Amino acid sequence: MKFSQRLYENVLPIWEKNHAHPFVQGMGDGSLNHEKFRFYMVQDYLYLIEYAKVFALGAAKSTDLKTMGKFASLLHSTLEEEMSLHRQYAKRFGVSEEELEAAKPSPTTLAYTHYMLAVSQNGTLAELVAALLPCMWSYWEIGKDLSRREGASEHEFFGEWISMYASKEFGELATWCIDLMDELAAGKPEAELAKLEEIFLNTTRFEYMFWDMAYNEAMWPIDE
Ligand SMILES: Cc1ncc(C[n+]2csc(CCO)c2C)c(N)n1
Repeated sequence: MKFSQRLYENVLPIWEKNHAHPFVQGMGDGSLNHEKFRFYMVQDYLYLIEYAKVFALGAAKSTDLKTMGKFASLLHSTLEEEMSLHRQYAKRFGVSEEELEAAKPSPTTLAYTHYMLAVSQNGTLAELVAALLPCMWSYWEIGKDLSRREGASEHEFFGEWISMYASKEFGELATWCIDLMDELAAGKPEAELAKLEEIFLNTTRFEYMFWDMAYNEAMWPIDE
């Protein structure tokens, strides 16, 4: 069995919860409250800035030029393409550039990004990939699932989001990352595989928490 299959089976119950989450369901049927989506976009914008740093660390930790080049191009496309979709969405949802630039991370955004960056800075390339893979893989699964719904990809607000993550290009990116995980895990002893599995499980849990945080618009429980 491929290592990625083992990872997949281990987190399937959480991924099923992602798909059933009212935030994700609301994007699929178009009923999602716009304030909640606005909150998500702003937090996701902050998330992507930190995520891009994981790609930069991936480039630094790569041992061959092809992998290094791929991480470098992902760093670029996250900053230019994915974040540009967020900037456009922000504008449509009435978030000014000033508001976007001044936004502060929620506790969940902070915990998730700091965990990913700590693993990426302190760990091996395999550990870094285990930390970033749930982000790509779970979004691809959600994108594909929602795009099968009648009219969801054409929806005036959520259609572009769904189309981007269900796209062939995005699928190729997720597949590249899954294959890289399998290559890096090949021949590793069980103790190391168990560690990779735990990292993958943790960022999978954070992905679920991110949907929940957005749905509840959860900032710090104290104002000061
Ligand atoms: C919380 C959260 N998790 C995953 C993604 C998806 N995502 C972020 S970076 C990246 C790689 C390609 O740029 C992908 C797929 C997101 N946007 N927000």
